[in-house]
Amino acid sequence: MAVAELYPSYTKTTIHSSSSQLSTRLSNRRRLSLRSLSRAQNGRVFCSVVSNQVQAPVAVQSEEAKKKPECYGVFCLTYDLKAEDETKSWKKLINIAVSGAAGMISNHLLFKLASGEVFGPNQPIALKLLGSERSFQALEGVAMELEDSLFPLLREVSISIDPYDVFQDVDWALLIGAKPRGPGMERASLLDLNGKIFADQGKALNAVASRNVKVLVVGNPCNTNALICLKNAPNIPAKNFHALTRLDENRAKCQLALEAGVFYDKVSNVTIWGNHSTTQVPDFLNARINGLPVKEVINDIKWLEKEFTERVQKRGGVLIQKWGRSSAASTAVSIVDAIRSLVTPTPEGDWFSSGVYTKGNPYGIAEDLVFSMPCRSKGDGDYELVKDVIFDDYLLNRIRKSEAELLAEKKCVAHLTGEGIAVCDLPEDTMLPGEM
Ligand SMILES: NC(=O)C1=CN([C@@H]2O[C@H](COP(=O)(O)OP(=O)(O)OC[C@H]3O[C@@H](n4cnc5c(N)ncnc54)[C@H](OP(=O)(O)O)[C@@H]3O)[C@@H](O)[C@H]2O)C=CC1
Ligand SMILES: O=C([O-])CC(=O)C(=O)O
Repeated sequence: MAVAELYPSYTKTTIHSSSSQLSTRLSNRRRLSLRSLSRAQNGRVFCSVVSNQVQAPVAVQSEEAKKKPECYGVFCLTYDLKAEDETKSWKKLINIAVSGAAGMISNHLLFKLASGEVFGPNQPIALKLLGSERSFQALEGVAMELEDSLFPLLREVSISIDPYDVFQDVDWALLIGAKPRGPGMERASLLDLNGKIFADQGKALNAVASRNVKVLVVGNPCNTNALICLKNAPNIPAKNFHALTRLDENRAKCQLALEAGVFYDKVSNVTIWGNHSTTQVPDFLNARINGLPVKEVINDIKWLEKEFTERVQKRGGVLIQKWGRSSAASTAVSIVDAIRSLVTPTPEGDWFSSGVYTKGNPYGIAEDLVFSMPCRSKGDGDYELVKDVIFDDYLLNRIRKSEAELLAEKKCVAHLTGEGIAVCDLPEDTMLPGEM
């Protein structure tokens, strides 16, 4: 329920509080009254006395109201900026949807988004948080923490359990909400449970999101979930969908740096090929350390093919064993990296990995999959695939294995992609407790 519904005489004319829109549109009297509200929480306005002595009822939130995204607390208020001049260089507000917003990864990510670390210090943002019945209260808690953080660039926060409301006009959709695996599980065993979430969310994005929305799927198994999502959103370019493999790239860089005895900023051109699973291929053939091919710096080929490769492939599973739950902080950091790679130009000669749609790829990888490949961006949100990469038999064989796994996963979800009856026969490796 909106503030205006509780106070019909106080029309809330704007909650878009970015730059010039901040000019106060409420009369002084109205503003004073709104400021006196002790708290407006997702439509539940806890209010006893306002300045003009109106006794407000405490609204009871209906189930229907819960579904509607509502501005949250302080983000419902209109207020003057102290130094409005400083905001003249601000860009147009962008809308960012985050699903699983009450989960572990989001708990790290949301504060990075709000701080300006992701989209830059001139980019005001609106956060649209998607949860479910079971997480609704937790979402309110998250929104309260965002309020208390006083981020200047965070102009709006709304929470809802309805993707059609949350995705309305969004420029970015960060799809994190999905069950994580526990110890001893493979990510592919989440296909059944999580796949449907991404079919539903694809439909919602298709219906209401910005036509140029960029979608980053994090929930596992993220490649096939991204495929499901894009298949259910035919009006959004398939190129706009990404599956997060940046965490794997970061893990690979760290291991190469460790072995070479250099700091990890000296490692570049690392591609993760394929699936975000134990079949993923961390590419040491094209990677560089201090600008030199990795093999010239680390000449232990056995280590590269076996220890390095497996360490990266199984890093997520080992972490679950140690911590009891899947990586959250480093995943949030890698989401930041993944987005920043699309909104800032890629450094000359380098590239980054992302799980993207394979149609028209120059590497001969089967079309119609979401496969991690090397990308470059001009910083406009779009990307192109890198052409000047080399292959040897080892790399090609490994890529084929990951491709086979993704083709099998795709068959398992045919009922969710509109491609008929699902037949699920995953390659043996995928079903083994490969990360134990
Ligand atoms: N691609 C990558 O590199 C990585 C991907 N991941 C994946 O990201 C996803 C989220 O991880 P994380 O934030 O740690 O998980 P959490 O369990 O902390 O949060 C996940 C959120 O997903 C929602 N959800 C939807 N369906 C279910 C379900 N059936 N069971 C439980 N939760 C569900 C819940 O929110 P609500 O109730 O609001 O729907 C929950 O808050 C997982 O799938 C995980 O495997 C994790 C690390 C790396
Ligand atoms: O391993 C998991 O299930 C979580 C994840 O995707 C990762 O840490 O890479």
